Amino acid sequence: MKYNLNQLSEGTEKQSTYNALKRLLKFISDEQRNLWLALIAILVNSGLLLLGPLLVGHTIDTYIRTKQFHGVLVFGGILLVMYMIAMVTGYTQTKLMGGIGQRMLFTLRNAIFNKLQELPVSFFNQNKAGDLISRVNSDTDKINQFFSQSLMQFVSSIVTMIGAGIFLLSINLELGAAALSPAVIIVLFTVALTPWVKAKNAKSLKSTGGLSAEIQESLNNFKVIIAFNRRDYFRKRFDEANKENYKMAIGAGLANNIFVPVYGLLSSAAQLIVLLFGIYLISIGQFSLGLLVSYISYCTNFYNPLRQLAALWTSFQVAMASWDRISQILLLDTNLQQVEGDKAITSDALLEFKNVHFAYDDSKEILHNINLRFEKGKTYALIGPTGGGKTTTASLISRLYDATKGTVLLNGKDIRSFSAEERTQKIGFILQEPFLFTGTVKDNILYGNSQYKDVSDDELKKIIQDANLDALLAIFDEGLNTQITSGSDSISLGQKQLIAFMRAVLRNPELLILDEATANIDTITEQLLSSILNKLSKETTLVIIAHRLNTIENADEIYFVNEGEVQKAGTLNDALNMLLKGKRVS
Ligand SMILES: Nc1ncnc2c1ncn2[C@@H]1O[C@H](COP(=O)(O)OP(=O)(O)OP(=O)(O)O)[C@@H](O)[C@H]1O
Repeated sequence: MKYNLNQLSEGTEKQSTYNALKRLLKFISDEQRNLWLALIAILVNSGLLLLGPLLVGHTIDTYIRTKQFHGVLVFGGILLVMYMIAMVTGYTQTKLMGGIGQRMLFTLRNAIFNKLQELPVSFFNQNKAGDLISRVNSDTDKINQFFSQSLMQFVSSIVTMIGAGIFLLSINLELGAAALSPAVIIVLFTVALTPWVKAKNAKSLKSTGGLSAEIQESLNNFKVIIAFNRRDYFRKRFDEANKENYKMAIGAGLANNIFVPVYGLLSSAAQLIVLLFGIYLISIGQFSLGLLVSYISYCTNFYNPLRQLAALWTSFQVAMASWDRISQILLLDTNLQQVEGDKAITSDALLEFKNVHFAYDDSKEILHNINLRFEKGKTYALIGPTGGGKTTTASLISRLYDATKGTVLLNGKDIRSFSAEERTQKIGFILQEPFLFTGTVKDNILYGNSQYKDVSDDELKKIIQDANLDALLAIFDEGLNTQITSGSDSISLGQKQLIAFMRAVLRNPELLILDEATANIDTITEQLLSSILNKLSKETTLVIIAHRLNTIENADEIYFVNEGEVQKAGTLNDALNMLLKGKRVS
């Protein structure tokens, strides 16, 4: 299945802004009360600000021209009160919309993170962590910036513009139509350029994701970079990614700024039209001076928000381009869903592969028509040359991936019909490169283990003793409380494998896979692990992947995995011969 987000974005049709916005607004569907309050605040605010020029015009024509200063004072007082109320409503709308934006950001980040948790391993194989981090952090923030800072201004600008437009047309239709004509050009210009601006922003965000992926890759591999003195190579790669990002950001910046001067020019043209046409109307006695002053104010009230909208429209385009990138993740199917298994296919083995084929991507099939049976309580070994397909086989046993053809059966039922919880309870997997989280040894060995999640340290020590794991725990200076830092070198690779081993054994799985799980462990500790494994429940099935044949001496059955095919190897000696020949024996 294709999960590469950058390729997916090129292949799929872009969703319309309306549909995208509708889906985005679902994240604030429970904010209706606050949205209504904010809207009321915006309406009151804009209404009050729009009444101002009318009152000023009225004061000029009625009181100033007739020198009735009492009226000037009264209307001055009314205007002051109106502007103070407008200030309060302005603050209220900012506060409400800021809160809505922050809560939306919170929900959105949760939704993406939860989605990431549901996606299959293939998704993470096909996408770079840096790009994903950029989507979760920076793209969500772009949406938040629009919602918390710009949306309120956006709505209030539109409301003010509509109000000012109504005043302009109702005071004098002809003059109003003339004043609004540049706005029609602005709308046409905006509609025509919007797709281009959005595309420029999408490219810029994509290159930011690429830059983030580059940084993440070099940080993750800094030891190799230093050991091979490849700093120049990575500097060059970073330089290229940075240059690309710079180029894209300049492109997006130019596109984003194109609206502002055009809007500015056309709003000045509108002012000029009003002034010339207004003076002409006054000269033929169809208009008053006070009304012209009001008119110019309304014209400003119409075109100033329009100028602001130019900047806000840009912010909106950036937010929508970011939303597209986030939507791509949210719209992905989690292909490891629980399905109804085919009841006709059953098995009496603990785990069985029936005609299983597997490919990581469309280019090459890795496993071809595999048939395997693992019985309860037996030990199996998978051996074979590097790249032969052992880890891939183990990954299918633990359903890190689904077979592309054929069926994997667990307890006689399609493995896909088990819930993730049931499956992980039954199957333990010690990976070649165990991953530990920041925390203590205790946190790490209890990771994902619901059975022991509330046990005290003393109870846990007893459980560890019963599982014969106490000798392993003694290797850590501070026992259960030894601190571990994720991804760091605070403990050795062998020690990491020991923690992963304890983590898996404590779950007491029905089937335990050890993928080169003792490769970095000294011989004495290895013997200790082997004696712990021997003491595991007689019901536990072991699948051991190993390059060192001494680790599989006690296996009941040995499988030779090579070039995506699996074959019984017979005795340890036969297995050795197969390995030496590096190919299958028939
Ligand atoms: N994530 C992946 N995406 C694409 N191809 C992969 C992936 N992982 C492994 N492969 C390919 O699948 C084949 C089998 O790899 P696998 O890791 O299963 O071999 P292995 O027998 O476990 O090797 P080793 O002994 O080195 O661990 C190899 O050709 C490898 O290139």
